[in-house]
Amino acid sequence: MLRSCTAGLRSLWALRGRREGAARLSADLQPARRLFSTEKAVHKDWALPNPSWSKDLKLLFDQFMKKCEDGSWERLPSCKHTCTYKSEDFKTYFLDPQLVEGEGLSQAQLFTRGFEDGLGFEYVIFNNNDEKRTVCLFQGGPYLQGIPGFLHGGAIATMIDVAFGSCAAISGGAVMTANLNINFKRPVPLCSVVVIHSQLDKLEGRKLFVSCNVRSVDEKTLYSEATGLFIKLDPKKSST
Ligand SMILES: CCCCCCCCCCCC(=O)SCCNC(=O)CCNC(=O)[C@H](O)C(C)(C)COP(=O)(O)OP(=O)(O)OC[C@H]1O[C@@H](n2cnc3c(N)ncnc32)[C@H](O)[C@@H]1OP(=O)(O)O
Repeated sequence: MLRSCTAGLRSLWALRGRREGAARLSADLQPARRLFSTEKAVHKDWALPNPSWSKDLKLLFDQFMKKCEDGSWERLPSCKHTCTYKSEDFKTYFLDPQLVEGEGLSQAQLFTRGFEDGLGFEYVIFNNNDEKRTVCLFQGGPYLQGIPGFLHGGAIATMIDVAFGSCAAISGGAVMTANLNINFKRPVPLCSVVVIHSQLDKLEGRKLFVSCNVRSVDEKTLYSEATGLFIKLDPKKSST
């Protein structure tokens, strides 16, 4: 597996130059635009296949895109740089956009999208609004190694947080993670694909309780289980 990772790396570096090519603007941003849309110019959508995606990831992606056809599922687009969220709640809570764009923070980008294609987090999230659940297809690249040959636990936690965040945001709008509990049951092989099934279990005032499991593509291996608490931001409060 490590050998195939190295070979993959070589081809990934070869692909680097192509990366900033024409933006893969999706024709199917769908209703998720409500939460994730941008007011600024054009943001590339990273939740789409690129040449680093394995056969497993592409296959699963295609299966879920099929499920999107009847509208029961939607693919959530994902941008790398600051999205201008439509929710007014974000504006009261987060830093002044002028500060964010100022010196030092001008390079800010979403943690999970800060790697070259295939080296870090490759993922796409699908949402089923009626069932209040999401499915995240995740391929963890070679820069996410912990124990040799396996994904770092922090990388798994990060991906779970993102999957949870999306699941909670669909119902809660502007949310933040208050609590994450993860049971790591089996190590995840580096460069493999896992499926994170998240669901909203309970909504209690501003509190959104979510849970997930992380499984292999064939569903035979349960890698992790987690629960999370997300809090819908109070527009009357600020973060400082
Ligand atoms: C579209 C985007 C897509 C996004 C797609 C990408 C997703 C990226 C996901 C990354 C997400 C992050 O990294 S977020 C970054 C990591 N998280 C943080 O930095 C959060 C830091 N914490 C905070 O800022 C704050 O504590 C908040 C916002 C979480 C909550 O503060 P608050 O708004 O003042 O709320 P507060 O009154 O304290 O609490 C409200 C209720 O929740 C309960 N509560 C609060 N915290 C906890 C807790 N840890 N455990 C149990 N219960 C808690 C309180 O008891 C209360 O219950 P009751 O009295 O009402 O019963």
